[in-house]
Amino acid sequence: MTGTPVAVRIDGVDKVFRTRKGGEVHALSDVSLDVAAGEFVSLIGPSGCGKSTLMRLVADLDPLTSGEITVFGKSVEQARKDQDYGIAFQQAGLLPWRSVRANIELPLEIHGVDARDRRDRSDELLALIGLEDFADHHPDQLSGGMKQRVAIARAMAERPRLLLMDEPFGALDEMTREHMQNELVALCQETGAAVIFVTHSIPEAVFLSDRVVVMSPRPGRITDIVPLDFKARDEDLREDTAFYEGVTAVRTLLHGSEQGGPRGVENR
Ligand SMILES: Nc1ncnc2c1ncn2[C@@H]1O[C@H](COP(=O)(O)OP(=O)(O)OP(=O)(O)O)[C@@H](O)[C@H]1O
Repeated sequence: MTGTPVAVRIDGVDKVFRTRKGGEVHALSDVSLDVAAGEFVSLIGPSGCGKSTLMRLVADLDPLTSGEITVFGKSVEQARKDQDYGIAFQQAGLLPWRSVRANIELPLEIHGVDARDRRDRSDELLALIGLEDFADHHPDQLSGGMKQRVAIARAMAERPRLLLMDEPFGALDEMTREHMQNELVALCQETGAAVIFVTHSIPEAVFLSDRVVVMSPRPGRITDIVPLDFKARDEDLREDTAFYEGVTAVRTLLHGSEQGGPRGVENR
C-alpha cells in the first residue's frame, strides 16, 4: 500500500445481534471505512444507527458478524491485547479511590513504567488539561468536566496512535464542552493521534473532524462522508462562514433539508 498509513480499516462489516427471545437486530450493514493515521473522523447519525456498535467492534468488545476490521494492520483482538489505542467513553470511568494523578498513571502502572517516568508523564498531562492543582484530589471532588478531562488524559497517557471516543462530552454543559473540544484539538496536535469520535452534535463533529461520516437509520450504513479542511481549529473557526457551511452540509445530508431532523441528532 502507498500513501498515508491506515490506522483503522473497516471492510464490509455487518453486525447482527441475536436477542434472548431468538430475534435478530440488524445493527450495521456493509460498513466500510478507512481512518488514516493522524486523522480525526466523527460518526454521526440518528439514535440507534449503530455508532456505538461500530466503536465496540473496533475495540473488540463485541464480535462482528461478517466483514473485517484491522487496527494498524492487526486483528482487533491483537490490537486490544497490545493496547494500541486509548478509550474514552461517555462515563468517565475513573477509579474513585485513586487520586487524579493515580488515575492518569494507571495504564502506565499496568505496563510497568517506573514511578519517575510515570510522574513525569502525569505532570505533563496535568498541565495540558489545566488540572495541576487537582493532582491529589479524588474524582468525587471534581466537576463533570474535570472528570472528563482526567479520563481523556488517562486515555492519552501512553501516547496512543489511536483514540476511540464515544460521546465523551455528551454530559457536559455547552461552555465546558467547547473548552474540552479545544483541548482535544490541542492534544491531538501534540500526539498526532488518529481519533474515531461518536457524537450527536453536528457542530461538534464539524469543529473537530477531518471527515464527518453520516450514517443511516438502522441497519446503519454509511450514506455520506463530508471532508472538512479548515486552516485552523480555534475559537475564530466557530464564527467562520466555512464552519457554518460545514454544519449546513452535514445537516442537509442527515435531514434531507436544512430544517428539522431525525431523533438523536442535535443542531447545537
Ligand atoms: N447487545 C445488544 N443486543 C441487541 N441489540 C443491541 C445490542 N446492542 C445494541 N443493540 C441494538 O443495535 C442498534 C444500534 O445500537 P447502538 O447503541 O450502536 O446505536 P447508536 O447509534 O450508538 O445509538 P445512540 O445514538 O442512541 O447512542 C440499536 O437498535 C440497539 O438497540
